[in-house]
Amino acid sequence: MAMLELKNLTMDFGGLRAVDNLSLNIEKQAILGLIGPNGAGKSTAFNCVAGVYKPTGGEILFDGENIVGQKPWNLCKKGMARTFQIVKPFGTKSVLYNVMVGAFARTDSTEQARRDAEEVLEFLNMADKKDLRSSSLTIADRKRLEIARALATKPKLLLLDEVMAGLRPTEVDEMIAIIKQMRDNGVTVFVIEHIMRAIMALSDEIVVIHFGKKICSGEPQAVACDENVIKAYLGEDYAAA
Ligand SMILES: Nc1ncnc2c1ncn2[C@@H]1O[C@H](COP(=O)(O)OP(=O)(O)OP(=O)(O)O)[C@@H](O)[C@H]1O
Repeated sequence: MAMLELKNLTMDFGGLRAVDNLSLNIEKQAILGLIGPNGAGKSTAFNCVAGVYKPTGGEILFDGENIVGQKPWNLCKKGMARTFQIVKPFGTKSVLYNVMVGAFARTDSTEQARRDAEEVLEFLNMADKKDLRSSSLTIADRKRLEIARALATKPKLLLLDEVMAGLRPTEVDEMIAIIKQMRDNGVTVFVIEHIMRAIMALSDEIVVIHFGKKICSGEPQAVACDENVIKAYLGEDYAAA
Protein backbone atom coordinates (compact mmCIF):
# COMPACT_ATOMS: atom_id res chain seq x y z
CA MET A 1 0.00 0.00 0.00
CA ALA A 2 1.23 3.49 -0.85
CA MET A 3 2.13 5.88 1.99
CA LEU A 4 0.27 8.69 0.22
CA GLU A 5 -2.27 8.51 -2.55
CA LEU A 6 -3.98 11.50 -4.14
CA LYS A 7 -7.05 10.67 -6.18
CA ASN A 8 -8.35 13.49 -8.38
CA LEU A 9 -7.37 16.10 -5.80
CA THR A 10 -9.01 19.42 -6.66
CA MET A 11 -8.85 22.78 -4.91
CA ASP A 12 -10.81 25.84 -6.02
CA PHE A 13 -10.34 29.33 -4.60
CA GLY A 14 -13.53 31.02 -5.75
CA GLY A 15 -13.34 30.84 -9.54
CA LEU A 16 -9.66 29.81 -9.61
CA ARG A 17 -8.84 26.10 -9.84
CA ALA A 18 -5.42 25.91 -8.17
CA VAL A 19 -5.22 22.08 -8.19
CA ASP A 20 -7.04 20.24 -10.94
CA ASN A 21 -7.80 16.52 -10.61
CA LEU A 22 -4.31 15.66 -9.45
CA SER A 23 -3.62 11.96 -8.89
CA LEU A 24 -0.36 10.48 -7.67
CA ASN A 25 1.06 7.74 -5.41
CA ILE A 26 4.08 7.79 -3.14
CA GLU A 27 5.28 4.35 -2.14
CA LYS A 28 6.60 3.80 1.37
CA GLN A 29 10.18 5.01 1.81
CA ALA A 30 10.23 6.67 -1.60
CA ILE A 31 11.06 10.29 -2.44
CA LEU A 32 8.63 12.00 -4.80
CA GLY A 33 9.44 15.44 -6.21
CA LEU A 34 6.67 17.85 -7.21
CA ILE A 35 7.76 20.54 -9.66
CA GLY A 36 6.17 23.15 -11.90
CA PRO A 37 6.25 26.88 -12.67
CA ASN A 38 5.40 29.55 -10.09
CA GLY A 39 1.71 29.46 -9.32
CA ALA A 40 1.29 25.90 -10.67
CA GLY A 41 -0.43 24.76 -7.47
CA LYS A 42 2.39 22.93 -5.67
CA SER A 43 2.01 24.63 -2.29
CA THR A 44 -1.77 24.39 -2.52
CA ALA A 45 -1.51 20.63 -3.10
CA PHE A 46 0.80 20.40 -0.05
CA ASN A 47 -1.59 22.44 2.05
CA CYS A 48 -4.42 20.09 1.13
CA VAL A 49 -2.36 17.04 2.11
CA ALA A 50 -1.26 18.68 5.38
CA GLY A 51 -4.84 19.57 6.36
CA VAL A 52 -4.45 23.35 6.02
CA TYR A 53 -7.04 23.44 3.22
CA LYS A 54 -9.99 21.14 2.81
CA PRO A 55 -9.94 20.21 -0.89
CA THR A 56 -13.04 20.92 -2.92
CA GLY A 57 -12.78 17.51 -4.56
CA GLY A 58 -10.99 14.19 -4.56
CA GLU A 59 -9.44 11.94 -1.94
CA ILE A 60 -6.21 11.90 0.04
CA LEU A 61 -5.24 8.50 1.41
CA PHE A 62 -2.51 8.59 4.07
CA ASP A 63 -1.27 5.07 4.82
CA GLY A 64 -4.61 3.82 3.52
CA GLU A 65 -6.89 6.21 5.44
CA ASN A 66 -8.87 8.97 3.76
CA ILE A 67 -7.74 12.07 5.67
CA VAL A 68 -9.75 14.75 3.87
CA GLY A 69 -11.07 17.22 6.44
CA GLN A 70 -8.65 16.23 9.21
CA LYS A 71 -6.75 19.01 10.94
CA PRO A 72 -2.96 19.46 10.80
CA TRP A 73 -2.41 18.55 14.48
CA ASN A 74 -4.33 15.28 14.03
CA LEU A 75 -2.27 14.46 10.98
CA CYS A 76 0.90 15.25 12.90
CA LYS A 77 -0.12 12.73 15.57
CA LYS A 78 -0.73 10.19 12.81
CA GLY A 79 2.80 10.67 11.49
CA MET A 80 2.75 13.51 8.96
CA ALA A 81 5.09 16.48 9.28
CA ARG A 82 5.96 19.40 7.05
CA THR A 83 8.34 22.28 6.66
CA PHE A 84 7.33 25.72 5.45
CA GLN A 85 8.72 27.77 2.55
CA ILE A 86 9.18 30.74 4.89
CA VAL A 87 11.11 29.58 7.93
CA LYS A 88 9.78 31.06 11.16
CA PRO A 89 11.44 29.61 14.26
CA PHE A 90 10.87 31.09 17.73
CA GLY A 91 13.79 33.46 17.18
CA THR A 92 14.53 34.41 20.78
CA LYS A 93 14.53 30.77 21.88
CA SER A 94 17.37 28.27 21.58
CA VAL A 95 17.72 25.77 18.78
CA LEU A 96 17.07 22.94 21.27
CA TYR A 97 13.86 24.60 22.51
CA ASN A 98 12.59 24.91 18.95
CA VAL A 99 13.17 21.24 18.24
CA MET A 100 11.62 20.20 21.57
CA VAL A 101 8.42 21.93 20.45
CA GLY A 102 8.27 19.34 17.65
CA ALA A 103 9.11 16.48 20.02
CA PHE A 104 6.19 17.41 22.34
CA ALA A 105 3.85 16.19 19.59
CA ARG A 106 4.88 12.66 20.67
CA THR A 107 5.48 12.90 24.39
CA ASP A 108 4.38 14.84 27.48
CA SER A 109 7.72 14.26 29.20
CA THR A 110 10.18 17.16 29.05
CA GLU A 111 13.09 14.79 29.53
CA GLN A 112 11.96 12.56 26.68
CA ALA A 113 11.36 15.59 24.43
CA ARG A 114 14.88 16.83 25.23
CA ARG A 115 16.40 13.43 24.41
CA ASP A 116 14.47 13.16 21.15
CA ALA A 117 15.40 16.71 20.16
CA GLU A 118 19.08 16.10 20.93
CA GLU A 119 19.04 12.92 18.87
CA VAL A 120 17.56 14.75 15.88
CA LEU A 121 20.09 17.59 16.21
CA GLU A 122 22.89 15.02 16.32
CA PHE A 123 21.55 13.44 13.12
CA LEU A 124 21.50 16.85 11.41
CA ASN A 125 25.03 17.72 12.60
CA MET A 126 23.68 20.59 14.69
CA ALA A 127 24.42 19.27 18.17
CA ASP A 128 27.04 21.97 18.75
CA LYS A 129 24.46 24.67 17.95
CA LYS A 130 21.74 23.53 20.32
CA ASP A 131 22.19 26.43 22.77
CA LEU A 132 22.35 29.16 20.13
CA ARG A 133 19.46 31.54 19.66
CA SER A 134 17.55 30.50 16.54
CA SER A 135 17.64 34.05 15.21
CA SER A 136 21.45 33.90 15.10
CA LEU A 137 21.53 30.95 12.67
CA THR A 138 22.60 31.17 9.03
CA ILE A 139 19.97 30.46 6.36
CA ALA A 140 21.35 26.94 5.87
CA ASP A 141 21.09 26.20 9.59
CA ARG A 142 17.59 27.68 9.76
CA LYS A 143 16.54 25.30 7.01
CA ARG A 144 18.05 22.43 8.97
CA LEU A 145 16.28 23.61 12.10
CA GLU A 146 13.02 23.58 10.18
CA ILE A 147 13.70 19.96 9.21
CA ALA A 148 14.74 19.13 12.77
CA ARG A 149 11.44 20.45 14.16
CA ALA A 150 9.53 18.32 11.69
CA LEU A 151 11.68 15.21 12.26
CA ALA A 152 11.27 15.50 16.03
CA THR A 153 7.58 14.68 15.56
CA LYS A 154 8.75 11.25 14.29
CA PRO A 155 6.94 11.35 10.95
CA LYS A 156 6.23 8.50 8.55
CA LEU A 157 5.66 11.09 5.82
CA LEU A 158 7.61 14.33 5.60
CA LEU A 159 6.56 17.19 3.31
CA LEU A 160 9.47 19.44 2.41
CA ASP A 161 8.60 22.81 0.85
CA GLU A 162 11.64 24.39 -0.84
CA VAL A 163 14.15 23.54 1.87
CA MET A 164 17.05 24.29 -0.47
CA ALA A 165 16.09 27.78 -1.61
CA GLY A 166 18.86 30.25 -0.79
CA LEU A 167 21.50 27.60 -0.04
CA ARG A 168 25.00 27.55 -1.54
CA PRO A 169 25.89 24.59 -3.82
CA THR A 170 27.83 22.76 -1.08
CA GLU A 171 24.93 23.29 1.34
CA VAL A 172 22.55 21.90 -1.29
CA ASP A 173 24.76 18.80 -1.53
CA GLU A 174 24.65 18.38 2.25
CA MET A 175 20.88 18.74 2.25
CA ILE A 176 20.52 16.12 -0.49
CA ALA A 177 22.60 13.70 1.62
CA ILE A 178 20.50 14.43 4.72
CA ILE A 179 17.19 13.85 2.93
CA LYS A 180 18.43 10.56 1.44
CA GLN A 181 19.59 9.46 4.88
CA MET A 182 16.14 10.25 6.33
CA ARG A 183 14.59 8.10 3.63
CA ASP A 184 17.02 5.28 4.39
CA ASN A 185 15.94 5.59 8.03
CA GLY A 186 12.35 4.85 6.99
CA VAL A 187 10.74 8.21 6.23
CA THR A 188 8.70 8.74 3.05
CA VAL A 189 9.41 12.15 1.51
CA PHE A 190 7.23 14.44 -0.62
CA VAL A 191 9.28 17.39 -1.80
CA ILE A 192 8.68 20.66 -3.64
CA GLU A 193 11.85 22.18 -4.98
CA HIS A 194 12.84 24.61 -7.72
CA ILE A 195 16.54 23.65 -7.79
CA MET A 196 16.52 21.11 -10.61
CA ARG A 197 19.91 19.63 -9.81
CA ALA A 198 18.64 18.78 -6.33
CA ILE A 199 15.26 17.40 -7.34
CA MET A 200 16.87 15.27 -10.04
CA ALA A 201 19.43 13.83 -7.60
CA LEU A 202 16.88 13.19 -4.88
CA SER A 203 13.68 11.90 -6.41
CA ASP A 204 12.71 8.34 -7.21
CA GLU A 205 9.85 9.85 -9.19
CA ILE A 206 8.95 13.37 -10.29
CA VAL A 207 5.47 14.74 -10.94
CA VAL A 208 5.19 17.94 -12.97
CA ILE A 209 2.16 20.19 -12.66
CA HIS A 210 1.11 23.20 -14.71
CA PHE A 211 -2.02 25.23 -13.96
CA GLY A 212 -2.85 22.66 -11.28
CA LYS A 213 -2.85 19.71 -13.71
CA LYS A 214 -0.36 16.88 -13.94
CA ILE A 215 1.45 17.18 -17.28
CA CYS A 216 4.08 14.49 -16.77
CA SER A 217 5.39 11.96 -14.26
CA GLY A 218 8.16 9.39 -14.16
CA GLU A 219 11.81 8.88 -13.38
CA PRO A 220 13.88 12.08 -13.24
CA GLN A 221 15.79 11.50 -16.50
CA ALA A 222 12.63 10.78 -18.48
CA VAL A 223 10.80 13.80 -17.06
CA ALA A 224 13.71 16.13 -17.85
CA CYS A 225 13.56 15.11 -21.54
CA ASP A 226 9.78 15.43 -21.85
CA GLU A 227 8.76 17.99 -24.46
CA ASN A 228 5.79 19.34 -22.46
CA VAL A 229 7.93 19.76 -19.34
CA ILE A 230 10.62 21.61 -21.28
CA LYS A 231 7.99 23.91 -22.79
CA ALA A 232 6.08 24.59 -19.58
CA TYR A 233 8.86 24.72 -17.03
CA LEU A 234 12.46 23.85 -17.80
CA GLY A 235 12.92 25.87 -21.00
CA GLU A 236 15.03 25.09 -24.06
CA ASP A 237 18.26 26.19 -22.33
CA TYR A 238 17.90 23.45 -19.72
CA ALA A 239 17.24 20.83 -22.39
CA ALA A 240 20.34 21.86 -24.32
CA ALA A 241 22.61 21.92 -21.24
N1 LIG B 1 -5.30 31.15 -0.26
C1 LIG B 1 -5.43 31.42 -1.56
N2 LIG B 1 -6.50 32.13 -2.02
C2 LIG B 1 -6.64 32.40 -3.33
N3 LIG B 1 -5.79 31.98 -4.30
C3 LIG B 1 -4.72 31.26 -3.90
C4 LIG B 1 -4.48 30.95 -2.53
N4 LIG B 1 -3.33 30.23 -2.44
C5 LIG B 1 -2.87 30.10 -3.70
N5 LIG B 1 -3.70 30.72 -4.58
C6 LIG B 1 -3.55 30.74 -6.04
O1 LIG B 1 -3.50 29.39 -6.47
C7 LIG B 1 -2.55 29.24 -7.52
C8 LIG B 1 -1.52 28.21 -7.10
O2 LIG B 1 -0.67 28.78 -6.10
P1 LIG B 1 0.44 27.96 -5.32
O3 LIG B 1 1.02 28.86 -4.28
O4 LIG B 1 -0.12 26.66 -4.89
O5 LIG B 1 1.52 27.70 -6.48
P2 LIG B 1 3.00 27.14 -6.36
O6 LIG B 1 3.14 26.15 -7.47
O7 LIG B 1 3.27 26.67 -4.99
O8 LIG B 1 3.89 28.43 -6.66
P3 LIG B 1 5.37 28.84 -6.17
O9 LIG B 1 6.32 27.96 -6.93
O10 LIG B 1 5.48 30.27 -6.61
O11 LIG B 1 5.44 28.66 -4.69
C9 LIG B 1 -1.98 30.62 -7.80
O12 LIG B 1 -2.72 31.18 -8.88
C10 LIG B 1 -2.23 31.36 -6.50
O13 LIG B 1 -2.36 32.75 -6.74
